[in-house]
This record gives sequence, structure tokens and C-alpha cells, in this order.
Amino acid sequence: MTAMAPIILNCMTTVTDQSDYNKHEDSLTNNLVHVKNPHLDTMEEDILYHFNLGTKTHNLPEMFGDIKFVCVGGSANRMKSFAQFIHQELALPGNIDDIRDICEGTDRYSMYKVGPVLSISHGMGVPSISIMLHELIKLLHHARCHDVIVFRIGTSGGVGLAPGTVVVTDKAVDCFFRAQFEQVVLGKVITRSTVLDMGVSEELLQCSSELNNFPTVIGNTMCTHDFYEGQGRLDGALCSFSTEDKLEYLRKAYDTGVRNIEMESTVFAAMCYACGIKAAVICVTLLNRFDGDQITSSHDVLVEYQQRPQVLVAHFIKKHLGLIL
Ligand SMILES: O=P(O)(O)O[C@H]1O[C@H](CO)[C@@H](O)[C@H]1O
Ligand SMILES: O=c1cc[nH]c(=O)[nH]1
Repeated sequence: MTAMAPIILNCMTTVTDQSDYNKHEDSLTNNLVHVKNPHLDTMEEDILYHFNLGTKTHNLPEMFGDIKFVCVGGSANRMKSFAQFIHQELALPGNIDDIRDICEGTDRYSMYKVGPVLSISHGMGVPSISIMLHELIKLLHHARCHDVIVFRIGTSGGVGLAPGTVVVTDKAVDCFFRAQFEQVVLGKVITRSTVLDMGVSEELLQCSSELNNFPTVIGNTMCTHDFYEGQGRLDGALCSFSTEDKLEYLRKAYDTGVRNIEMESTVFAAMCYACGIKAAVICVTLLNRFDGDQITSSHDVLVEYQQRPQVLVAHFIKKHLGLIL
């Protein structure tokens, strides 16, 4: 048989033979989660080290095969609270205090499963969430999950918005306002697209107008590699720019459509898109960066703000499960 020419799919996937291509086609049409790594097929066992799970030690299809919604956010406590909240919202049997951390054998991430919903913490910043996403996507793949939607429910700094506003991300952009994510692989820069699922984002906006209890907008989200200098804050341990420089940068960001700033959205969007997973980013703003840099709201106010993306996503999930019309 003559060798087939490589077939280039989107997101820089190169497939070199017909059986691989058929596998990709199959996973696309069945909405399966598809990994883009031929080496995985040759491995006898896959250890998801930071989750303390593995393909030989755990029956992943049995444990996770029914997952339809994955919610991720920075803090372990937030993701535990979300698991307890969604348990109540879905009126599932059992006690919320019995929901246990599936990753308790490691203190890197926390993971809770509540019916078809998985709630996982990812820590702060691109390196932390990207490690979690590699293992999450492999987990969903090994478990043969299909039709999964992944949500990042987080916090952010607002750009020209009142504190407490929820931003559903239109485009995740880098600190040059480009809708792309750059990863250095073997000393070379690979650029991936940060497309998010517009259908999911529009549904989330619809959910927000049905709930009608907090302001929600759609806008671009800027992802930075630092909370202080990287986000133009004047209150870090280091600062080499003036108040005017900061405001000029924020104004530029605003003019390109940026409405909030956080630290994970670009890699989150890029990895989900590359693996054919529908994804959305929903972050509440804790302050308006035109007004300052320090987060001055009280603990109770901040807790309530953090619940807003959770309330929105819970409403979305309940609608999808037919629990509300
Ligand atoms: O609220 P979470 O999900 O932690 O995310 C935001 O908060 C952290 C900074 O305080 C960054 O990780 C940023 O992206
Ligand atoms: O200003 C903020 C607030 C929360 N998270 C961020 O990354 N920036």
C-alpha cells in the first residue's frame, strides 16, 4: 500500500495514516473528548500524577463516564463550595458533607464529582491550570466521556465595569490583546487559537437575563502571567511605570474590547479548543481597575461576588438537564 500524505486538521494536528484519521473523525462526530498525542496509544498505563489517578489503578470509565459538565476555578475551597451548591441545586440524594475530594491523595488539586458535574481547582496562573488541563482532558478521554462542556468560574479585575459584574468571555486575549496562546515546545513557540464556544456563551447570557440578579456582560478577557506588574498594578513589590502609563494601557485594553483581566483564560480556551471540547469562561470582577489596584471589598462581599458565576453556571446546567424550562 502506498504511504498516505499527512492530512492536516485544524489546530495544527497532523495525522499520518488512515486509521488515525478515522479515529479523529469518529471522535469528532461522536463529540468524544479527543487527545492529540499518538504516544498515549503506545502506553500500557497512564498515571495522572497530579490527580493521584491512573488507568490501571482506577476504573476511569466507571468513575467518570457520565460526566457532562466540568467546572474549574482557582481555589480548592471555592470548588468544594461549588460541588456542595450544585448538589443542592440538582436536588441529589445524600448529604453535602459527604462529598469527598477524589484527589485527596495529592494536595495539588481538589476534585469533586456530583452526578454529571465535576468540580476541580486549578491554582493560579497558566502553568498550574495547564498541568491540570492535560490531566483532565486525558481523564475525560480515558473515561470515554462525550458531549462535555467545561466552564472556568473565576474572579478577575474589571476594566471599566462596576465591581460584581460578571463577564462572559467573548475572546480570551494575551497581554498584547491578541486572541492566541503561545506555548514554548522544544525551544520553539507554538501558537494556538483561543476560540471559545459562542453558543455556550450566548446561552449563559440568556441564563443571566432569566436570573436577573446581577449585571452580566460579554467582553474580551485579558490573560496575564502576573497579578501585579503583569496587570499594570502600582502596588506590587516592583513597579517601573507611572499612574499615567497604567491608565493608558488599561484604556488601550478597553478600546480593543477587554472588560476584565485574569490569569488562565488563554491556555484554558486554547487547550479545550484543540481537543474539541466546548468551553466558556465566566469571571466576576472584584474591582474596577480604573479606580484602583487593591481589593478593598469586605470578605462577605467577595464571597457573594464569587458565587455569581456559580449561580449562572448552575442555572445553565439545570436547563440542560431539563430541571428548569
Ligand atoms: O479566581 P481565580 O479562579 O483564582 O482566578 C483569578 O484569581 C487569581 C489571582 O488572584 C488568578 O488565578 C486569576 O485568574
Ligand atoms: O484584579 C484581579 C482580580 C482577580 N484576579 C486577577 O487576576 N486580577
